[in-house]
Amino acid sequence: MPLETKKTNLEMFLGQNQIQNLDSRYYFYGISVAFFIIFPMSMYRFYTNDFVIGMFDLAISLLLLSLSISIWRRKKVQYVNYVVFGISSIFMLIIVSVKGINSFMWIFAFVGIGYYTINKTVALASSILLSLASTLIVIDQITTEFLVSYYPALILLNILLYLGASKSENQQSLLFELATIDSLTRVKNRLAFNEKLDDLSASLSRSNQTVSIMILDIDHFKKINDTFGHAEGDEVLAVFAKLIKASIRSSDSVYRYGGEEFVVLAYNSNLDSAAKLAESIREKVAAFPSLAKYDLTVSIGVTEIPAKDENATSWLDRADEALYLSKKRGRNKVYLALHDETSHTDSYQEYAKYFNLESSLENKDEKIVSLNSYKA
Ligand SMILES: Nc1nc2c(ncn2[C@@H]2O[C@H](COP(=O)(O)OP(=O)(O)OP(=O)(O)O)[C@@H](O)[C@H]2O)c(=O)[nH]1
Repeated sequence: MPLETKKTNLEMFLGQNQIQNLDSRYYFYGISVAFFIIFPMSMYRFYTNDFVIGMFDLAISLLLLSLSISIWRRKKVQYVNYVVFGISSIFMLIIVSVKGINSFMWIFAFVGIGYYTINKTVALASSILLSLASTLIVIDQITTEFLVSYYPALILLNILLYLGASKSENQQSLLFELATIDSLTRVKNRLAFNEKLDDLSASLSRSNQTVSIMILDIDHFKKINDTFGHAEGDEVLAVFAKLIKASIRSSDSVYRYGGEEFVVLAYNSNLDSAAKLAESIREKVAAFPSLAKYDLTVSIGVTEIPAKDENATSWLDRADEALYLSKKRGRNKVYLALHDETSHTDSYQEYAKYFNLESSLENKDEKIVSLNSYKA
């Protein structure tokens, strides 16, 4: 069956990359609003001959403008939040040193911005440092009355914001887990796989890493449902997923792509080692004691990525073609889709020799080879 990489609306909304896009939209709006507040303020300062603060306001507003343009163009917020927070804090200290103790109330706003934009622990540390530095700057103006009202309020604000940030972090990771883990098999789901493919498309073009991808499809699964019932079919899927997870390295990943179809991404693995892994999984499934009752077997299509000028959809198409052949030629087989840049493989004939497959190559020009068609 052809693999579908198009995302659903839910996937579009909840994926990690999409969350980043969503974040970037919030930052774009937030920073743009800050620009439209601070820029008129700088004009007002010039109008009232407050040139020092006016220049700072102008510099900050221009910086905010360039940041919002950069976010709008790149759709990424990496480090922008830290840059904005760092600059705001310096700005805050300058205001305190020029305007004195009357500008202290701004610290509460900056503390709030910190918890909203950066890591909560860094925000807490920054809040303490900002308060101490501001206190030292205006130490000669500070009264005991000011201290006993200011510090308790600041401590209370930090506690509340820290607890709020922890709660929101937990909710976010729970939401992300719910969106990316398959509830039946507890392996990652198709959304997580699509996200990973997006990341791989971006990173593999810049690195020499070789990743292999295998698609595993349980054979005649409909029969298991029909014979033993859907609930037992569910259990078989869960055991199958566990078995695959136990068979791969901890750095590799398994995803439930749909119904009885799974995908494994084997990192730093060329086609040769992925082929061995796929074959060992195929053998284990066929011989696994708790699956013996179901006569369970699996067909697997394997390919190595990347190949030049290829997008992620063609990686899947290639592995899917190999899976299709393994189904067509009798199931319970591993088929490998080679491509012209397959590593450690000078020729398909040599590849076949490596796996003792001379007899399996029916057509020497064929780019999909069977790893175990001798068992047909
Ligand atoms: N129990 C259970 N069955 C599922 C689940 N998802 C999909 N299926 C079943 O998996 C079966 C897949 O059937 P087919 O696509 O015809 O494939 P198959 O019977 O495995 O045959 P081949 O793939 O051609 O070997 C269908 O009967 C689906 O109802 C699930 O979550 N639980």
